[in-house]
Amino acid sequence: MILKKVYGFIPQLPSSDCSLLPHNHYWIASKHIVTPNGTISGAVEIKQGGIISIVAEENWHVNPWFTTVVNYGEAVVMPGFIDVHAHLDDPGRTEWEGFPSGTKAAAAGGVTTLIDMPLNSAPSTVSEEALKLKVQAAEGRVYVDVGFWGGLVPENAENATSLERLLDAGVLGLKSFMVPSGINDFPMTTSAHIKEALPTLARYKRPLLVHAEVLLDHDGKLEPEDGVDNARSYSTYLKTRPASMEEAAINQLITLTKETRAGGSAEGAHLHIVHLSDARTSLNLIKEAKRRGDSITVETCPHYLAFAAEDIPDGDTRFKCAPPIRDAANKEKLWDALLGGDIDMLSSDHSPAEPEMKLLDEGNFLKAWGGISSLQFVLPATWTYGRKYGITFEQLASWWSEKPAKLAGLNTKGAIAIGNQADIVVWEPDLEFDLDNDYPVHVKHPSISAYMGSRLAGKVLATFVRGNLVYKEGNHASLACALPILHR
Ligand SMILES: NC(=O)N[C@H]1NC(=O)NC1=O
Ligand SMILES: [Zn+2]
Ligand SMILES: [Zn+2]
Repeated sequence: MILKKVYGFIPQLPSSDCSLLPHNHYWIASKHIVTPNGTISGAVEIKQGGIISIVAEENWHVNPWFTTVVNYGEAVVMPGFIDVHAHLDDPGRTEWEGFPSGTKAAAAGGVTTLIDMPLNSAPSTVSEEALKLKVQAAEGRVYVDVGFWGGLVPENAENATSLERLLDAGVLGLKSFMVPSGINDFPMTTSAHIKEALPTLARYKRPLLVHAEVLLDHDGKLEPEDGVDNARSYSTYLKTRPASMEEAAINQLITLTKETRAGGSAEGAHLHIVHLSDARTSLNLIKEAKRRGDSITVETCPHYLAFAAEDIPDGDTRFKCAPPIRDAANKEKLWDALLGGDIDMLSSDHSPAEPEMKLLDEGNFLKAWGGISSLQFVLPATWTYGRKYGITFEQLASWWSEKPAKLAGLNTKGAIAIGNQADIVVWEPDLEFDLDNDYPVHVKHPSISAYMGSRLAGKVLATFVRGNLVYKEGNHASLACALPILHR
């Protein structure tokens, strides 16, 4: 448990509503501090929101009378998680999620930075004007830092000036869909649109994230004929989105990524495949492209690593997402790929909706909203399901902090390192808890989270954003003082 000692002989600052720890110069001590150079026993010195020194225990000699120390004992001190794939739906669909609720859930889950997806809010973030609305909505309302992906849609793909304006306005990169997105003002792009946009992204050196599924039958139907199959069965839904849809999309994409190599027309651009579910042919295609030297990375999400299609109860639409959760053997292959480095990073794809849209009573997998609500549970979920594979704290930091920071171009985040912002999560790996109705939930719609009802290990004790203690054992700072992040 947490051994908290705060020596306070220096005059304390007046209590700040931004932080549950009213100091701007202090040390965090622990037996397990995860740094890029390995896990050490020692202390991290934080001043004015930044990390100014990291000292191993044997070299740490501070005068306790003049120093503020928060000692977390055996608990793990890690870089805060960076979730590069979350739908916060603000402005415009705040009844689904929102900046205050989503960033509180993030803080409770050890996430210190979110990159917000350009769709599910209204308007979608596809123009400079829409980005301005996003930033306005985020100001003074976020408990963790929030950056923004812009949307690549046919309209701006065909109009380099409007794409440049969106990039100039500060999105960290772009995101597009190769299938209908489910959101009317976010139409899908073809590989021809993507090809057209890549040279612009190359000039800006920013990534394109792609939802990689394509329609296979040319009449554009994703769903089987009504009544042909039982819509309450997950296997029916699975048949509507076979792995071949991911494979076909990725096949198209890796033709384009050839141009990201040195001397290519898109040298400097980077392609990132979001939420890979198919660990078979699709994954092999990505591996092959990486081997050739293409600039390409891939993420998967905890729900693909935690659940298997055959275990999803009939009618339990909390598990509906796209691409779908596949069979248990596929899940094992995803773990192999993650552990072997072929999958680069993890993200939540947190995509809640109003509970009615999940049609939990009817349990119709074909009609329910596709999206998993998970933001607050990504740390314990990754740890709980990963422990049996022997995952390490360093791997967690790589998948959830270092690689995501690199993708989003966040140079001063993603590692406990001198000069970085003090974005830190403190958590207890052996502490287990039941996600039942007594659990103090911070998600907006707990009834639709696929994790409710499970027992998880790995409890978040404290979350620091830029040195502010924004979450501590169920409590949040009273003011939302984290920041919108724009590309500079
Ligand atoms: N619009 C939206 O959030 N879609 C997401 N949901 C999901 O399950 N996959 C997605 O791409
Ligand atoms: Zn998607
Ligand atoms: Zn998504």
